[in-house]
Amino acid sequence: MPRMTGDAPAELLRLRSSIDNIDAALVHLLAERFKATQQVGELKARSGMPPADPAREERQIARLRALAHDAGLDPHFAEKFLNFIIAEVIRHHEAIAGVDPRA
Ligand SMILES: O=C(O)C(=O)C[C@]1(C(=O)O)C=C[C@@H](O)C=C1
Repeated sequence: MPRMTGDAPAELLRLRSSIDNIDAALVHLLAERFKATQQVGELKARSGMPPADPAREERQIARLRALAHDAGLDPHFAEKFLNFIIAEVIRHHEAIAGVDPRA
């Protein structure tokens, strides 16, 4: 195991504190996003619209990949992350619309 030298523990604590703040922000941002998508799911169910909109997803992925590239984040990771979130949103939309996932 590598030895902790000098002020490494303090540096590690400082970095972890920053990571904890970022993780908290991510949770709050995701909660707000899911509040918005909940309303989209209700609107879609009321209007008889399908839960998924692949054309909209394509535009979101292209946009996020470009943003990720410019921000120095791996675009492939950004795409996987968005797809992961959207899959959960679609599951919620289907539940609101009363779609049987086994059907
Ligand atoms: O914008 C919509 O139509 C949504 O239902 C939201 C959302 C998303 O989470 O961004 C989810 C499912 C759709 O396939 C596309 C986008």
